[in-house]
Amino acid sequence: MTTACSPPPECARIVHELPRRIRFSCPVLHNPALDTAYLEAMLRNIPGVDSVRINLRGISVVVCYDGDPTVKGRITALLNDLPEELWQPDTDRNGTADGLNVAARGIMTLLTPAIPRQIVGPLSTAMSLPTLAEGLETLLTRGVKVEVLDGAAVGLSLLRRDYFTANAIVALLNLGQYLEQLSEDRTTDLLRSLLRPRGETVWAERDGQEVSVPMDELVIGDLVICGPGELIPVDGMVAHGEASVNQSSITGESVPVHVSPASDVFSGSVVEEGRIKIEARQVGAETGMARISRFLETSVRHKSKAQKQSDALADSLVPITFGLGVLLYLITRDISRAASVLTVDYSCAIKVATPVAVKMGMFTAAHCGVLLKGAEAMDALSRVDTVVFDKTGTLTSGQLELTDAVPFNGISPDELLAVAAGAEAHYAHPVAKAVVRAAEMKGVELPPVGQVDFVVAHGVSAYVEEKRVLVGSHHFIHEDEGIDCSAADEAARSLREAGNSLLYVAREEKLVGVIALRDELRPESAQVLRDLKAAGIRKTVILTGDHKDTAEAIAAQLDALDEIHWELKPEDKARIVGNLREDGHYLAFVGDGVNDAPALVSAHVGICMPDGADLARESAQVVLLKEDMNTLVKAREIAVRTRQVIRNCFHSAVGLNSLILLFATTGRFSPLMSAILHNSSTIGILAYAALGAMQKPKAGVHAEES
Ligand SMILES: Nc1ncnc2c1ncn2[C@@H]1O[C@H](COP(=O)(O)OP(=O)(O)OP(=O)(O)O)[C@@H](O)[C@H]1O
Ligand SMILES: [Zn+2]
Repeated sequence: MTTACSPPPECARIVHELPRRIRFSCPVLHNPALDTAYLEAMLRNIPGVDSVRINLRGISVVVCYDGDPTVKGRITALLNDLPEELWQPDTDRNGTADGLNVAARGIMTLLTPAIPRQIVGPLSTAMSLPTLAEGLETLLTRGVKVEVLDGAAVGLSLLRRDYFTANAIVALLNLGQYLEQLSEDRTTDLLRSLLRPRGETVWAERDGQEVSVPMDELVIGDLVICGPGELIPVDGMVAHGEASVNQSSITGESVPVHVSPASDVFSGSVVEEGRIKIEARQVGAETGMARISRFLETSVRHKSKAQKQSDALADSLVPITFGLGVLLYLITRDISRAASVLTVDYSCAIKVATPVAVKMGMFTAAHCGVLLKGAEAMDALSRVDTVVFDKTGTLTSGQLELTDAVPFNGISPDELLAVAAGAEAHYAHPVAKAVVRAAEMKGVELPPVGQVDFVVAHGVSAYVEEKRVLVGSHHFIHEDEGIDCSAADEAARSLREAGNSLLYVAREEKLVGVIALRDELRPESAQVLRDLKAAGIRKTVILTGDHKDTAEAIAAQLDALDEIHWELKPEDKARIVGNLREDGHYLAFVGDGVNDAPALVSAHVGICMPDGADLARESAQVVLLKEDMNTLVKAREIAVRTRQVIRNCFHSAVGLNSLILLFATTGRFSPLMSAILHNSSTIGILAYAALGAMQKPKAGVHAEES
């Protein structure tokens, strides 16, 4: 499958180059079997690459990167030796419903009355064959399903030499399929490109040392280390340790499972408690690709519960319609009346309209800056009545600024900063990044550091210049480590009341300083909470690992906030989410995957911030694509409206078809009339599904207030 469409050896040529930007000419882009969205994702995944644009018409690829020649080398190497997985094995899916085919059938139908009698019979029969064959095959393999009705209606029309009706039914069926496929293809492409993985590092043990390794440099057999609150980045087997693991993003089951050596674990699940070393079985692009396709499969293909129910109802109506047709024939011996009845079925509109509405809703949401992963996510988001936020990085910007560094026990402010930043270097927590950034801005040199231990939701301990240094929360330093922090109490209170988060720094078991960091609320946050309330959310909650005073300072600025819980560890956050679920709330959790992954996957709907950890982006059902909380309100609005559209489609399908069925049964509609009314109502419903769900929310989301 791949050798046939493999590219010629030299496929990319540099046509234009600036220090940080290269344009390649890539004739291979002409090949429709090449998955360009995935190629783009792979290019973006090369560390050092800033942006990638693939131009299919100009068959060129423009890559902006950091100017590093080794990066350029990797880009060129990738383009000149495209990996096998970029080639799609099968581009023309079942081919029954391409646009040309649909148009040809439409024209054929319209021309039917004008075609000479001798030709029209065989021609129509030939064109109906696929529908007849499918009907027969379905009847034999799966029983009385829609395809059987379609086949019978077409077959009876042919028997009655009513070729126009036969052709019309086939053409309309094709049009429906075509519209459905169109929406599916568009969404799948879109999701693929939005879900592309970005570079991320994980902790692995190599030669007995814990090192931070870029995801794409992991090799099979590497020991990957995962602690509480962390997402598991690979598929593999537990080699050491025990843990309780939340697999709800994969299995949907939110009760954590206990794993011990030799248990299998899957990427995208989360460690709730305990620490494990995992022997990687699938790594790099394999896992990335596998994860993307798993997502696409589970989220786009999988139907939501509501959808399955309406499908089942539609299916159960088929034998009834079929039986009615047969019965009618037996009683009246009127084959035309039987044919009229058989042309009507409930399931086309019901089954086709829902996925079309869902996909169009997803498409619209993506254009508003939100990725909704599939029908289930959409359905769940529309039902949410409680929204729980992790504080840092969601309602606040997460870009912490250092405001004060108060030294104690005779060290200088710069030394305090140097010690803290040294210990925090290489940690991805927003607190750590802020301290390191502040040190860099002040030009403070970072001292050498040995043996760093991160204590999730507490802080770090490290050896800085051979001395043991602790940086973290008051709880960590004072209560867990037993270091007296009362000297800082007074300063701490006033700093916290001003809304700062505090870090305590201790060296050799003595407090050496307090660092105050300020995280601003996003400008839109207060309004977003009000908008959510206006959009039917009953309860808004904030969970934070931060101190009570800081939490209260934040809460004071949010009038539409109902609850705030502070000083929480990742498993506490998951527990609160679990309790709210048990109390009957239907809830969304908004977080960034840093110390909140268990809660994120425990909620009915996990919503991830754009900068969230890659794995959080993958296990969340909803990903915000912009640093703007208003997108959350829009997504909710789209989800609610899509559900409404689906409900309307369902009701109109049932209502209209029942009416047609009534007229057909009583002999008032000819088969042609029934076919036209049934199929045009189906297409009408489909169009409504697509257009209704495609509407963007009102530009000003604040319009409904006041
Ligand atoms: N790398 C770190 N260095 C120092 N202190 C830390 C570090 N990580 C966590 N802490 C301390 O532990 C507390 C809780 O951390 P956690 O990550 O759970 O919450 P957070 O991210 O600050 O806030 P939120 O829960 O709102 O996102 C922090 O407020 C901080 O005091
Ligand atoms: Zn503790």
